[in-house]
Order: sequence, then C-alpha cells, then structure tokens
Amino acid sequence: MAQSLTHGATTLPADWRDLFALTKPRVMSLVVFTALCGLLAAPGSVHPVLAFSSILAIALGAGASGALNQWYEAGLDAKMKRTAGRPLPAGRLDPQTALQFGVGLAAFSVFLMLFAANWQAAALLTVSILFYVFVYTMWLKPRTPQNIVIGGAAGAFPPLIGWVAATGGVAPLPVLLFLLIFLWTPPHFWALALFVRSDYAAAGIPMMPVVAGETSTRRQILFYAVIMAIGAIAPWPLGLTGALYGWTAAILSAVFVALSAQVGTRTTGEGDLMLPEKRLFAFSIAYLFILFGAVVADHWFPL
Ligand code: HEM
Ligand SMILES: CC(C)=CCC/C(C)=C/CC/C(C)=C/COP(=O)(O)OP(=O)(O)O
Repeated sequence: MAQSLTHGATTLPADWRDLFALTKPRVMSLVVFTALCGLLAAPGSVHPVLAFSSILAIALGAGASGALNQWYEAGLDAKMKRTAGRPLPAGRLDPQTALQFGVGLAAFSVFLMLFAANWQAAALLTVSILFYVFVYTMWLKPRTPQNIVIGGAAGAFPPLIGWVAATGGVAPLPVLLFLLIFLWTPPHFWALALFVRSDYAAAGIPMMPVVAGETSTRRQILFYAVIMAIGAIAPWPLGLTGALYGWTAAILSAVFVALSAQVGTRTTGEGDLMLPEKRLFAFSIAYLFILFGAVVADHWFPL
C-alpha cells in the first residue's frame, strides 16, 4: 500500500481491514443481495462469469460510495458514539488514502460493469454512486430532514441495475422493486434514528426526529409503511409475479405495518428502552432480504 498514516515518529501502512470497513460491508450485503435478485429475476439467462462480474461491480461501486461518504463525513462521525470508532474518526486511516481508495474503486466498478454487462447498467451504477455521494451525503443530509426520503433513491437502484445488466433494458417489475426500497427506507432509517436521536442532535445532522420531533416521525413511519406495503404487494395483482411472492409480500408487509403501527402510535418517557423501534429496525432488514429472495423463488418456481 503506497499510502500511509503517520503516527508520531512511526509510519503505519493502511490496514486492509480498515479499507474493508470503509465500504460499510454489512449494509452493503443487502444492497448486493437485492442487486443479485434483480439480476436473477430478469428474463433470459446471463453467463455465470458475466453475472458474477456485474454483481461484483455493484458491490465495489456501493463500497466505493460508502468509502467516499465516510471520507466526507469523518468530522461528523467523530461526534457520534455509533460512528466514532470508524477508521477515519478513530485515526487509523488517513483521509487521502480513503479518498483515493473511494475514487479508484468507483472508477474500477463502472469500467468492470461496462465490460461485464452493458453501458446502460454502467450508466445507472454511475448515477447511483454520484447520487449517494453528491446528492445525499454532500447536499441533502446536512440540509433537510427529507434527506433520506430523497437520498434513499441511491439505495433503491441496485435491483434495477442488476436487471439492466442482465437485459440491457428496464421493465415494470424492477421499477416496482426500486419503488419498494425507496418507500422502505424511511421506516428503516427513522426507526433507528428514534433510538440514536441524541447522536444526530450532537452532530447537528437534521434527521427527522431531531427537527420534527418524535411524534411526527412516528406518524411518518406508519404512513410510509402503509404505502410501502401496497407497493410491495402490487406486483402480484399486476401479474408481474405469482402467488408465492404475493403471499410472502402480503404476510410480511402485514407484520411490517403492525410493527410500524406500534411505533407510530406510542409515546415514550425518560429511560424508555425503545424496544418496538429496535424491533422494527431489525425486522426491516429481514423483510427486504426475504422479499427479494421471494421474487427470485417466484421466478424459478411459479405456483
Ligand atoms: C438513505 C438511506 C439509508 C440510511 C440513512 C440508512 C442508515 C442506516 C444506518 C445508520 C444503519 C446502522 C448501522 C450502521 O451504522 O452501519 C443502517 C443499517 C443497515 N442498513 Fe440502512 N440506511 C439506508 C438505506 C439502506 C438500504 C437501501 C439498504 C439496503 C438495501 C440498507 C441496509 C442496511 C442493513 C443491512 C443494515 C444493518 C447493518 C448491520 O447489521 O449493522 N440501508 N442503515
Ligand atoms: C450501487 C450503489 C452505489 C449503491 C449505494 C448504496 C446505498 C446508497 C446505500 C444507502 C444505504 C446507506 C449506506 C445509508 C447510510 O446512510 P449514512 O451514510 O447517512 O449513514 P451513516 O450515518 O452510518 O454514515
């Protein structure tokens, strides 16, 4: 590794584990899974090597945007308990290395997609990376509590990119899958923001609970959960998926709305453990994993 971090008199090489952490691997696992499902649910077949390369390109692109997000937000991350231990605020990695790593990885991911799939998928991957870094991280996040509503679009692109990589075109089903993640993001994130609200307040980030207060955030979680549920079930009556997906979506979405209703209608006092919020956040992740798995299962084994 050419870059290094100077610690007093000693110079430490950048540890690969810190570079890996810069890609937000746990969050990106779901991004990559939804992309893979988008690719597998598309009509026709893709050569396994090209399919693997396309998914790798999305993983690297998403990782690159996570690295650039952390490069830009190192100062803010240092002020929050949840993020203070990340490689940059903790001083284990120097910003220059992080920036070069992020830019290099982003460029590589787009070229890989161009060679493995098609220019349309490479263009969409470029838009997602730029959207997450410039529109969400730099522009919206420090300015408006609607940051994650609009910025969430970046995280909704992967299944669409997977589909476009496989087919070279867009179709109604991947557009609905985009919409599903787009509508899922507010309940996913605001549930978490409710229990780490003091962190965001400390860093001066205008997340919804900090700006609009708890009650309003809770109502908005329920609102988005209901329209998300409608969007999640929609592919079934529209004839884009079969009953296997339809029933999975209906049952899981009912649970999602029930958990959101619990969060949406309660008030909390001092010392509340925020268990319903933590439960909704954890379920939101399982929900998307299972639902996207069901899209593929439905495609392979139509009932
Ligand atoms: C702008 C939209 C979003 C925001 C602000 C957001 C924010 C967060 C935050 C703050 C965490 C806490 C864990 C951490 O610090 O790493 C988290 C966890 C997570 N998010 Fe999101 N998220 C968003 C969208 C998404 C999307 C689109 C996906 C995937 C499709 C996703 C998948 C996950 C997963 C899998 C975790 C759990 C990671 C773990 O196990 O620690 N998120 N999210
Ligand atoms: C293909 C491609 C480029 C995909 C991009 C993936 C993407 C935009 C995911 C969004 C999810 C995410 C990491 C939010 C973190 O928000 P945050 O950065 O505000 O969270 P933090 O407070 O933990 O830094």
